[in-house]
Amino acid sequence: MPEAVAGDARLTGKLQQGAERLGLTLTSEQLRNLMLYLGLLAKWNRAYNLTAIRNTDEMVNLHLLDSLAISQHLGTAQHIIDVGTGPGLPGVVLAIMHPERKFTLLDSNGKKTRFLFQAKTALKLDNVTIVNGRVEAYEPPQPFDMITSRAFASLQDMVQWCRHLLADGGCFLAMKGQFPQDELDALPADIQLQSSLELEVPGVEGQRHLLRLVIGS
Ligand SMILES: C[S@@+](CC[C@H](N)C(=O)[O-])C[C@H]1O[C@@H](n2cnc3c(N)ncnc32)[C@H](O)[C@@H]1O
Repeated sequence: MPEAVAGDARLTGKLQQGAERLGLTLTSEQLRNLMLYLGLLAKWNRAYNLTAIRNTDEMVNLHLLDSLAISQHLGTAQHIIDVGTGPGLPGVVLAIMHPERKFTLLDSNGKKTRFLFQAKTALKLDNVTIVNGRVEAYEPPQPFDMITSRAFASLQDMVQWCRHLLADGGCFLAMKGQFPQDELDALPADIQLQSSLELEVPGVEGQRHLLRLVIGS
C-alpha cells in the first residue's frame, strides 16, 4: 500500500505541480521520498490515527505542500527542531528538502514518534533525530538555530515552553492560519516579531501565515 501510493502518477504530478507553484523544483530523489512518506503516512494513519486528514489528495495539499511552502524560508539555520511535529509536519518534509541540515523532530505522543522512527528508516533520513517527550522538559545536547512549529500551541505557550532550546541569535518560525494578533499581544516584552509572511498554498483555502520571532535584548 505505501508503494501503491508512492507510485501513483496522478498524485506525484499533483505534488510536483503544486511544488512548482510554490517556486520549488523538486529533484527526482526529493519527489520519490515525499511520495514514499505520503504512502507511509496513509498506511500507518489507518492503524494509529496520526492525522485527521485521511484522503491522500488532501494530504498532498494540507500536509506536503503546506510544509513545502516554508522550505525556502529557513535562512541559514543548520540545526533545526520541529516541536509538536506529530507525524513529521513540517519536519520530515523539510528534512527531505534539506539533507545538508540537521533536524530534530520532537513530540510527546509515542504513537507519532514510533511512526517517525519507521519513516526515518524507510527514507534513510540520516539528518533526522527523533525525540519522544514534552518539549518543556527537553534538554538538548546543543541549542538550535531555529524552532519550527505547525498547529502546535499558542505563540505564548510555544515561547514559554521552547525558548530554552534556542541558541543566541536563533529564531522561532511559527506556521499559523489567520494572523494571530491576539497571541502576539500576549507575548513577553522581550519577544519580537521580526517578519510575517502571508503564504499561498495550492489547494489550501483560508489564510496561512509564517511568523519569525526572535528574542530581543
Ligand atoms: C495538532 S498536532 C500538530 C502536529 C503537526 N505539527 C502537524 O502540523 O500536523 C500537535 C502536536 O503537538 C504535540 N504536543 C502538544 N504539546 C506538546 C508538548 N508540550 N511537547 C511535545 N509535544 C507536544 C501533540 O502530541 C501533537 O502531536
